[in-house]
Amino acid sequence: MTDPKRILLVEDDRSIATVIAAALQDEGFAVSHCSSIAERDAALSGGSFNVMLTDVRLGDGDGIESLAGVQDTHPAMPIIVLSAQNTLDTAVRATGSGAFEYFPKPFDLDELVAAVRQAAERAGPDDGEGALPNQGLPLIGRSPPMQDVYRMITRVLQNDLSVLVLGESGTGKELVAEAIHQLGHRKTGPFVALNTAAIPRDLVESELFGHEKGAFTGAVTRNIGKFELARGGTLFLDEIGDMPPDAQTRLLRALQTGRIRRVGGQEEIRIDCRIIAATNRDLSPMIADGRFREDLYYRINVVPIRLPALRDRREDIPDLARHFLQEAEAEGLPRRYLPDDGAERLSAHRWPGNVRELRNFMLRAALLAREDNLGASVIAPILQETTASLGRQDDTGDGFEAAVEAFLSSRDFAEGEIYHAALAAMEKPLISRILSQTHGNQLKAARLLGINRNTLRKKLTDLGIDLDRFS
Ligand SMILES: Nc1ncnc2c1ncn2[C@@H]1O[C@H](COP(=O)(O)OP(=O)(O)OP(=O)(O)O)[C@@H](O)[C@H]1O
Repeated sequence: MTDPKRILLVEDDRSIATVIAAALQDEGFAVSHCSSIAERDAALSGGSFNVMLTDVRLGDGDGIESLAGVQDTHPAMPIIVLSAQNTLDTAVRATGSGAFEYFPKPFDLDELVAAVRQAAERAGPDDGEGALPNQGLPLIGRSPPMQDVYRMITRVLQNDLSVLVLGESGTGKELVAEAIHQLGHRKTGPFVALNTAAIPRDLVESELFGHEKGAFTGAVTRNIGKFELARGGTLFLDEIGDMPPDAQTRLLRALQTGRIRRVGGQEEIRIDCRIIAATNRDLSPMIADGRFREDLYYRINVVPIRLPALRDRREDIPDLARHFLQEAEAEGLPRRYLPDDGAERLSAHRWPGNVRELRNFMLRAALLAREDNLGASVIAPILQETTASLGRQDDTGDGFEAAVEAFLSSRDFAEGEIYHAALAAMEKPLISRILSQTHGNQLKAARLLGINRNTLRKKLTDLGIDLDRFS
């Protein structure tokens, strides 16, 4: 097992501190507590921490105002701000000062713990200790599409070509970016991630490029941006498709000139990092209608790496599932085993949330199962319950099986009726769906469907489909 992640908790309310510390220790974190800015600074200079949690109002000063100094000396340590001043202003100040997350009090303890966990995962190497030894990044999967991914990864390790990682949510884009960093020639530098979708749109530029004190309302201190934090290492721009237009323009200029300026600043700063971007969106239609800059697309998409959806590499599911059971055990959950029939049951599932969904499911199954062997009969009900709670059908194939079951149990059928009734039940939503895609254009719809235009027209009448709905 790896050493526990270290958390510095700066909170002067004893009872709150006790509750938070207990919850974090339960999760396997090592927590150090202090209750003033002076104690905090002493702790930071004497030890290293993966994440800092801080209150705003402390006896000897303002927890936010003094954050800039902390960030200068501990750039890789995410900071989470807790505040009883539940105002927009505090939120703006907290995020404007570079905090990773902001929690107004009273906060949900589970959410806070989840944020700390996320921050600890994202944190760079421990402060003050230089780079951690490479822990080995397990990218699990031996399927042909993953072999292609590995091949692409090896091609970019010794250069700084811009990489664009594409794939549905949860397919492992961030993990691939981390792997490129940890295995590549910039591995001794930091790995810095920015998720464009996770921060307010008007803060994207200052997060990326930093800002000078007073650059905008709420910029109470100077903020060092991700480009500067990533110096010598890798900058991972997640959900690049969500980047607002102004930030796109500024990013393009930075990549073209190799230089940045902090928001509100004059000084030109040379960029020294590899860029890896990722998106789960299809950027082509966004380029076509002007939401994403084509010139930026070509800049970042020098080497595209496409991650397959999990359902397109089902042969990897057993290995992944067993890997996550080991991970669960390392996190203190009971030891569980996955026999072949359990693995088959998992492999039949569609996993729309991809590897992330499988991982969450395995942790959940490890926790909930009443026996150590997770055979099909153990997996099936947990799978059903989980998908039901997500409001989905447990669709094992392409969705039709579940629809067929639902249809058959919808009413009693007369003998000889089922086949035609089922096809008719499916025709209406299918044709409607395609018409909606073509905005009511029948010629296009008929072509897409592969049926004659007159046949389509007859079906519209027979099925009672109103064309006006689609135009
Ligand atoms: N090949 C893999 N082997 C082991 N774990 C994986 C693999 N792919 C993904 N994971 C795990 O699945 C989870 C989701 O992966 P990750 O965050 O990299 O996905 P993502 O594509 O970046 O998702 P999003 O688009 O939602 O940001 C993580 O816990 C990651 O460690």
